[in-house]
Amino acid sequence: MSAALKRDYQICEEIGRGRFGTVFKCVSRSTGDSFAVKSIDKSLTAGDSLDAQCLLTEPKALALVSPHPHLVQLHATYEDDSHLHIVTDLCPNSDLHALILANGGAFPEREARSIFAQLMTAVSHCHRKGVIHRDVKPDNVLFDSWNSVRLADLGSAAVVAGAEAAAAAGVVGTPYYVAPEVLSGWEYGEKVDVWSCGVVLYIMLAGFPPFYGETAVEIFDAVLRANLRFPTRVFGSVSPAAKDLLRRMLCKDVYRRFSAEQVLRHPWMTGGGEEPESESMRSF
Ligand SMILES: Nc1ncnc2c1ncn2[C@@H]1O[C@H](COP(=O)(O)OP(=O)(O)OP(=O)(O)O)[C@@H](O)[C@H]1O
Repeated sequence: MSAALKRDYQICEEIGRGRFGTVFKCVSRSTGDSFAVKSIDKSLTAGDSLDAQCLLTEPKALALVSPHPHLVQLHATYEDDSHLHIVTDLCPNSDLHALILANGGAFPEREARSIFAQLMTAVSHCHRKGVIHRDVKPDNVLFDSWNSVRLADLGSAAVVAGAEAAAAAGVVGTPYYVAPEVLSGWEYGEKVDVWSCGVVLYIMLAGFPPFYGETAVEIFDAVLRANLRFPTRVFGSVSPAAKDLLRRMLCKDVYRRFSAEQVLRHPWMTGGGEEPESESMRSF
């Protein structure tokens, strides 16, 4: 662990682990405030692989998009011989994936909208700053307080504007959420995040993913077919406005697919879409 990091922060318990990073709670020695520190093993960044490039992009992408109320904010970075340490906001109240599991099914539209609107403002902000997140999924939507979320994990991001810009290409992301054009092998743009957000919204409203398979290959086949269905059993009680928005986000034709800004202006987002009355299902 970096001596400078330990000088500035007291490192506490492990709170999460990903493919490349271990995340610890830490406390600032000067202010007493709590943060999260993600320690990335630099040996995994050796070589030219796409994963290696992404790991080094995370602090740059975070710096470009910070601050924003619905994005995990970068506070400091430290480096030692073996690790890169990224200090960010602490989001101690679990994530959207855990909430979906705890609910065991669909969210009422009003609750889905409240979370989804925060996610979309974060994604729209990233796009304005020239950053494509490329791994939007419920696991990366963290709760920092009751019903307030922050999008985390820019470890797969691409910076597509400014001095450090590079074209976005390569298969990056998580099978259920990945956009069809990511699988095509060509360069792609920021609307890959809109597709992933559409999958997140579908799962919140239905309780299951729109493009399903038993294996990654089967999921990719379903994503490439992009055959969007709204089974009546579940979607019979979902408003036409919500289904219209999903069609515009989960649209295989990138030119017709909405931008993040257009999603934020859709009637379902601005509260004009009809919806059935329902009780809040937040259960933890
Ligand atoms: N700011 C934070 N506050 C609280 N918990 C966090 C924070 N950042 C990450 N975590 C926890 O740590 C876990 C791993 O973090 P993260 O996803 O950033 O690591 P990763 O190595 O990039 O993972 P991945 O395998 O998704 O690429 C998360 O699933 C989450 O539970």
